[in-house]
Amino acid sequence: MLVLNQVHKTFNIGTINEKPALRGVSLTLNDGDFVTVIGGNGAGKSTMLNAVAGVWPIDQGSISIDGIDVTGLPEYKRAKYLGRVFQDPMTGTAATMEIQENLALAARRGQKRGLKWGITKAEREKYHEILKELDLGLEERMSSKVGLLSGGQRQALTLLMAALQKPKVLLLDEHTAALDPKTAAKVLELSDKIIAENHLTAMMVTHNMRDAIAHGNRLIMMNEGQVALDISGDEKKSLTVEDLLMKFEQASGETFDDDKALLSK
Ligand SMILES: Nc1ncnc2c1ncn2[C@@H]1O[C@H](COP(=O)(O)OP(=O)(O)OP(=O)(O)O)[C@@H](O)[C@H]1O
Repeated sequence: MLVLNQVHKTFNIGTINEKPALRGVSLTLNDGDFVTVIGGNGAGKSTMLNAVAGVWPIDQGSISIDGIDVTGLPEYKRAKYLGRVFQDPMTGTAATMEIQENLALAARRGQKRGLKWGITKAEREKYHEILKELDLGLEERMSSKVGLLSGGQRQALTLLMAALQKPKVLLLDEHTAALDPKTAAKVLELSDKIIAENHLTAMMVTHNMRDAIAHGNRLIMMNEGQVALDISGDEKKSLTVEDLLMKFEQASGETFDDDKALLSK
C-alpha cells in the first residue's frame, strides 16, 4: 500500500522562478491497484512520482510504503521498495552489457556484491524462461549487448527488470511515449501482464486518455498540483474520453483547452 498524505512541493522557493508543483496531494493506493495518471503539461504528474521515489525532499506532508514512513528516506534507500520505468528507453538498461547481465544486475539489486559475479546455470535458465514470455525472441539472444536492441525491446526488458524483485510500487512515467504506436501498444499489454501476474501496485503516467481509460483499475487526473479526479470500479470501466473531459471541467471549473492539455484522445 502506498499512502501520500497532504504532500506539498514547491520548486525554487523564494525566487522569481518559484513554482508550486504539488499542492496537498493525498492519495492511497491499495495493494494491487493499477492507477493511470493523466493531466495537462505541468500538472504535477512526474513530480508526484519523483516525490514517491524520493528524488528530493518534499516540503510538507508524508509518504508511506507498506506502512513504512519513507518521507525522510533518501532516494537510494527507497529504491528497494520501488521499480521505475522512464520515457527514454536508453535509461533503464546498460547498453554495453549483455541482456543476461542486465537481468542479473536487476535480480541482485540491493544485495552486497561478492567476488563471485558469474551468472549461474540456474539463473540463466530462469532468465530464458521469463524472456520467452515476452515473445520477442530475446531468450535466444541472452548474450547480446542491450545496445543492439530496439527501443521497444529495451523498454520491455526494463519493465521485466523493474518487476523482477517484485517492488512494493511500480512507477511508470510515460514509459511508452517514445515508442511507435504498435510497439507502445505491445509494451502496454506487457505492462498489464507483468502487473497482474505479480500482483503489483502501480502508477502509470500517460498523455493518452484512451490508454489511461483502457489500462488499470483506477484513473486519476491531476490539475495544478492536485488530484482533480479519482475514478475507479465500474465507473472507470464504462468511462469514455468525452466523460473524462466533462468530469474534468466539472471538477476544476475550467475548460480543457488543447494547448493546456497536450493530451491525446
Ligand atoms: N526539478 C524541477 N525544478 C524546477 N521546477 C520543476 C522541477 N520539476 C518540475 N518542475 C515544475 O513543476 C511543475 C510540475 O511539473 P511536472 O513535471 O510534475 O508536470 P507533469 O504533469 O509531469 O507535466 P508533463 O506532462 O509536461 O511532463 C512544472 O511547472 C515544472 O516546470
